[in-house]
Amino acid sequence: AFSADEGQGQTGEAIIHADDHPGDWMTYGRTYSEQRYSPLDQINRSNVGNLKLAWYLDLDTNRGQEGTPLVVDGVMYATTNWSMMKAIDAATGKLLWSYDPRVPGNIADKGCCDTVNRGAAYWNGKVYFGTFDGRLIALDAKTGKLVWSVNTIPPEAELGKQRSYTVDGAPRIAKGRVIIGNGGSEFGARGFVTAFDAETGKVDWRFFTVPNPKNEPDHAASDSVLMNKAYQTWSPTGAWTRQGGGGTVWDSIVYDPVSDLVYLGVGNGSPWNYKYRSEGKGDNLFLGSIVALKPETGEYVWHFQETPMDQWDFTSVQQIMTLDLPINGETRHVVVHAPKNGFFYIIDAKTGEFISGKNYVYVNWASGLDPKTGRPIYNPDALYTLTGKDWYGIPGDLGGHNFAAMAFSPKTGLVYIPAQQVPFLYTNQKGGFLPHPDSWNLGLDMNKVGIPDSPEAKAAFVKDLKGWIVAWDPQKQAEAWRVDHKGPWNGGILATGGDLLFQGLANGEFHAYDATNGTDLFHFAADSGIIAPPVTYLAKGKQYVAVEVGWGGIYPFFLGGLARTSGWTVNHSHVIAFSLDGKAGPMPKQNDQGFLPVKPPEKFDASRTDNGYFQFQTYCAACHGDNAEGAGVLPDLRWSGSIRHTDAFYNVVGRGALTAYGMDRFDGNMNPNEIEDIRQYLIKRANETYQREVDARKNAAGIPEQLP
Ligand SMILES: O=C(O)c1cc(C(=O)O)c2c(n1)C(=O)C(=O)c1cc(C(=O)O)[nH]c1-2
Ligand SMILES: [Ca+2]
Repeated sequence: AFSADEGQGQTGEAIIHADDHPGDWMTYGRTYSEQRYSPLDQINRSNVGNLKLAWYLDLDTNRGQEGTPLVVDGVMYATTNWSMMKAIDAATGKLLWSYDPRVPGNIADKGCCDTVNRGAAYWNGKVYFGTFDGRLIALDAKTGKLVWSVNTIPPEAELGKQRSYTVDGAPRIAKGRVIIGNGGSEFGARGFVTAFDAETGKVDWRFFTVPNPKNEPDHAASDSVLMNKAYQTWSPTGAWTRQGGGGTVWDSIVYDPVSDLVYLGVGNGSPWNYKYRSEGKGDNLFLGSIVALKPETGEYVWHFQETPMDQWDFTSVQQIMTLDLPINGETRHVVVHAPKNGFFYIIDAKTGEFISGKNYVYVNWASGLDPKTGRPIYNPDALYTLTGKDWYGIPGDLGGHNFAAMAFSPKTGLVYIPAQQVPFLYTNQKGGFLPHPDSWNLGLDMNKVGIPDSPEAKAAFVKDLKGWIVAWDPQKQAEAWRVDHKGPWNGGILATGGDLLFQGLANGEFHAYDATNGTDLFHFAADSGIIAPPVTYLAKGKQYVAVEVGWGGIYPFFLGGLARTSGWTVNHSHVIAFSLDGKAGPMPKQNDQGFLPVKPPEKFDASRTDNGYFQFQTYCAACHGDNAEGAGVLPDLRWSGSIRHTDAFYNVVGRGALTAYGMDRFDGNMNPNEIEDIRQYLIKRANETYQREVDARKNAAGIPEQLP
């Protein structure tokens, strides 16, 4: 018999009764409902203006930090980039122990979006977290000693030929089962989640989110629903049968003890191009869906597909929240969801019945949802893989809301969504689908995924970049008010019993707002862009608010120079914590200028730069930035010493001289000539942009706030 069959277990009961010990933050969204609301109110609207830095802890990685720290009995468990875990005295910031699973550096380019980690799970004296190279690790919470470690990617499974799997989401635990998914749909992956026994690490069940390409059993919990229901929604010979189809569950997995179901947020199609993926046929279940399973067996219960025929990277992995909501005079237990596609959904938590949906951001791909079924009413032009024409989509691939967590306050009845607008130009790959190993394989024209380096094109795009908080009234399905930010890609939100919202911003400021009207009540300069969600807890009876600081994730990586419009910051990663009587501030001054322009070699071979651009956009841009313009996290290659000599450049790009730092070798993907083409392109870009980058820094701070 399975060891966890005794109901919820002691930790499960403690999470269910989280409000009996509000000083803890025991699971990712604090409660199983993932409302990210804490009843703590020592810090409130009248005193938050006096909030002060209580402590800070510098991290040993300077890349994007997306983690939600847990706090159990005064100990904070924070996961960081490169899948490292820190146990911290939550009152003082003193490091108690740390654990580095030594993720190999060459794994960084197997994932789309920075080697981030979103957090840990706690159960019965152990802490659990995933690693970017696909492991799930259990540590003793007291000592940090390894209890067990498993590879979550089954070598024998039918997973598509790219098999690009990375784990960066936080595990969740339901009834003694640790459930974890993975990412990889931009490369070629077949999504699945696995439930492991929390005590032993033994596999209990596995659920695949898209069919087996031959419609054969995987000997998994998903077999019957995939073979009987999902397979029929795919073309039998589309590119999905070779690439995996996608549907990775890279962020939200939620256990709801009220309905006793586990909800999976399922991701986008692989390849993105629906015409190539499924020959333009079928809805492609369970892409872009919420799928509900039984926690004990992984057995399918219901699904609701938010984006049939996905071709926009419209993942439905975004945070799943449950609420008790008055609807037409009766209180219903519902799932609320603000996925990338821009609609706010209310779904019955027990049955999956669609109740209502309304766009929470501007959308141009659909005119609305069918009021009965919730199916999008498509703008025919948005179906670019069927029309064969380019499509300027809003939301774009980064969504109206991405991984940054939303929050709900039962006191105001509002859901606070970190919303954004980042358009994307979708252009079909010419001549059919052509995948490359270890590269993004979208079925799109990689020469067109960026923004042309012309003042007009940039100005038009930047005008459309927006970031804000939407205070959403779920009963009215309408916006109540908003707080505008400088640009997209801000942190997650925490709501508290002190009628406060806390949020860190892309420009490096940490803010407190009035939860009733959005008035800005407090801000603190935290040194680097913040993309993580804050938490609050008690230590020795005193309330703290803490957040991980560290600019990164896909937005600055890929948008590169254009991401500066959210506010220029360089990555200096820390965990920071505030209290009303904190004495640790201000923080020591750091270099906030980043990689400075260096006069490039004057000559380059113009006959090679077009191919250099194509190779760069295919293999390099997702980390080093569109048009080779950096955003303050990874090296800005225009100013890199290694572009000055063919051999030096080949040493890094071809032979992996910097593998330990996360720069994989690419001699398996490109021949030396193609790598040299990239170098020629970089020298061209350095020459084109050197003077304007120097000019952009002619200000008191010496930082490039203006566009490159
Ligand atoms: O399809 C996938 O498998 C997948 C994985 C991930 C990931 O693992 O982080 C992201 C995405 N997609 C994605 O579409 C996306 O916008 C995204 C942003 C981020 C991030 O951490 O900044 N990850 C991911
Ligand atoms: Ca994706």
